[in-house]
Amino acid sequence: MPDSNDPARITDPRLGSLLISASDHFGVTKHPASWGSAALAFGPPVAGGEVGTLGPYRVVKELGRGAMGAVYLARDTRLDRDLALKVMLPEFTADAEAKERFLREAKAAARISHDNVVTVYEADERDGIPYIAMQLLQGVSLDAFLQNKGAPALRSAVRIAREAALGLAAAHELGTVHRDIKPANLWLEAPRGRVKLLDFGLARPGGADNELTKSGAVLGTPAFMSPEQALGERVDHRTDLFSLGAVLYLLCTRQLPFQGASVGAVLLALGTKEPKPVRAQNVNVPESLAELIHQLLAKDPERRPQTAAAVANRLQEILEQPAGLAAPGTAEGPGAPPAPSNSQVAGADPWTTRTPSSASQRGGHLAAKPGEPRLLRSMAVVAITPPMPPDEEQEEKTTIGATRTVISSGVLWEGTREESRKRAREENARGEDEGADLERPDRPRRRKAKGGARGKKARVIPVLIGTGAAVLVAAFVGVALIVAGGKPKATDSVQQETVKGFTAAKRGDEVSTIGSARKDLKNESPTADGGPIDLLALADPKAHAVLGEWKKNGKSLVGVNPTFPGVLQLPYEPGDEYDIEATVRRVSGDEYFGFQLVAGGHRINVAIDTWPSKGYFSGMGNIAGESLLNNGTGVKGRQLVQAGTDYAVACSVRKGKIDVLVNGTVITSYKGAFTHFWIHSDFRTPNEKALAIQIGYTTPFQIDRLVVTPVSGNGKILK
Ligand SMILES: Nc1ncnc2c1ncn2[C@@H]1O[C@H](COP(=O)(O)OP(=O)(O)OP(=O)(O)O)[C@@H](O)[C@H]1O
Repeated sequence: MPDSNDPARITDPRLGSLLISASDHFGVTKHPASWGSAALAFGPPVAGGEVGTLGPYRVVKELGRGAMGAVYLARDTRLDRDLALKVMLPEFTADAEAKERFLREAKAAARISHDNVVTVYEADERDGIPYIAMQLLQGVSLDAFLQNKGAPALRSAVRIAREAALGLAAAHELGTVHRDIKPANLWLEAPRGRVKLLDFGLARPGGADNELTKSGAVLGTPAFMSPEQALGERVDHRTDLFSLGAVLYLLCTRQLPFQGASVGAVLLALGTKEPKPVRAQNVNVPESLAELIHQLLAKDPERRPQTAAAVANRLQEILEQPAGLAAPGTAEGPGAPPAPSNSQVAGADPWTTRTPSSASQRGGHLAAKPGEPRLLRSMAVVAITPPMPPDEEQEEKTTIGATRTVISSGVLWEGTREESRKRAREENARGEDEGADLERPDRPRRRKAKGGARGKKARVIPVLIGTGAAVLVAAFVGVALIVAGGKPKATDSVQQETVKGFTAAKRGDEVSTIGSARKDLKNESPTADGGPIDLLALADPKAHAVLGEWKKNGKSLVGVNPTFPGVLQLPYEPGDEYDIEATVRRVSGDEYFGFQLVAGGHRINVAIDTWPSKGYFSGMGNIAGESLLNNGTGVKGRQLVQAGTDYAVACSVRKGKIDVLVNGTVITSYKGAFTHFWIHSDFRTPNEKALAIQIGYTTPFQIDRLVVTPVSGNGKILK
């Protein structure tokens, strides 16, 4: 029988056995003592005091360590610029799957170009060391800020969350899910504290598209993890929204939403309990904000706000509310709802609470109760100087007493309260330093490795999360179709036609086709190399699936348990000009839908996507390396692709022109050279000239019809 008080193995009958680094319990990674024993095989250093070299990089000094990697200050000798070099620790490089994932996800992150996401320059492997070269950031992580300065003002908290949501929106748009949103991965960039998201799923050993490793372990940070992630289920972008909700909850209440004296207890709370009302803990939080936080923390992803962009918009509205965010320490304006009568902090501003043990009194997760595991008992008391909000809004500065219980960052400290206080004093001194650095970027930033003082006493506790019954099923749909072909010309231009009253074809109706929708196409000289080709008849899931799970249902092609990305390469290479007609039906969900036509060899990419938050139903994908979904060339208007409904999607590819139609209406016309289209590397197929169907998201879908009609050129059926 496992000892439930033994933090090395916590078994909870409702969650099954758990395997998580308990040091990551609250978002702070520590290292097992054995780490570092396997030395990184860098080349010899260029100058004294440097660590070594890796290809063109001079590895100058270590900046910090995470679960799987060490981050170094490095100099790219080719471009003469400093950067942050994250290298995979030797302990993990033997695991080919972990290595591939490290690089694959880094490459996915590299595609994201957004103000609120750290820029990844390069991800590769040299001398057996997988590495990621990225923008060198000045500032501090939110985690470090919380430890050293305490929680920021409410306005700053909302601003931080909004910027994080904007960064997530950019990532999600490219199909990248972060999976580990927590204060340690929200960087506050000097001098103004602009948020930069770090670590886009970069450190996930094992596992493919869900959180399970080969051994069945779940990885993540329990205090900020979504229930579906904790259960090892497939996750989608909404897992990040849950985690963002947990961060926001923490910033607004100084409490973690799901608490427990052990990892198992936290996970149990995550699966079974609702977080305490935000406003019961901080009456200054406006109702609109509290409501949003609770929605983000909904256990069912369907009940959360559905997109990061929608979250960012709501946070923006909250920032703009005239009396929305009362300054900490001030009474709320007239009309503010009364504080719940059971609020233990009604009338008091928790940000200015001066009682060191106030969190404990409120039953916060840092409350030290007799009998709690020692590891978690004494991690609370930190002396703090007045914090400097990581924001330009100086009037929002919070005044905090000289001593306060820190309940935010979840640092796991072991030791007596006296030891904790001593540590707190050290942290405090350090915090003053870092806060100053945030203000003065010119000043060299002092960094500390996570394996340093803070990590010294921490232990890594293996806990197993079983693969037990799922309580939630995400339903996030997408379908994409990739088609190869096309010829370059000189100039590019995109025309858009606004589709009013776009409606789905009813089941059983004859769906519109290019022929019926476009008279001019009817008159084209038809097939230079044959009549319509039924691609579904040619499709063989066993032989043609590249990624994801596919099967035939009668004549139809079905994406079952689709993963992101899911790709099936069809045995057909189109010629120069052709028409494609498809009937597609999503099986569940009602938000996202994607249907992509891409010419691999010629890099043509035509996408039909609905992104409800952006309110467009777009016809074109990526041009000039930029997603047209972002630059307004798509068709406007909220268009949902409903489950159980047939949609007729068609595309005509002619020399210098592509038309995309849905249910007979032209969505986008593209005229140009096709030279700037590109395909996400995730979706590439072994034969880039062949047609391929791509699943953009993770919802079951069905394709009932897929026909190509060659018009000119040498299309060929592949064996
Ligand atoms: N781009 C960067 N610029 C400057 N410092 C960085 C950068 N990326 C990471 N660091 C520093 O390196 C430390 C380790 O980062 P890393 O991403 O490996 O771990 P983590 O995010 O703290 O933990 P984990 O990856 O286990 O979640 C960070 O805490 C931070 O101090």
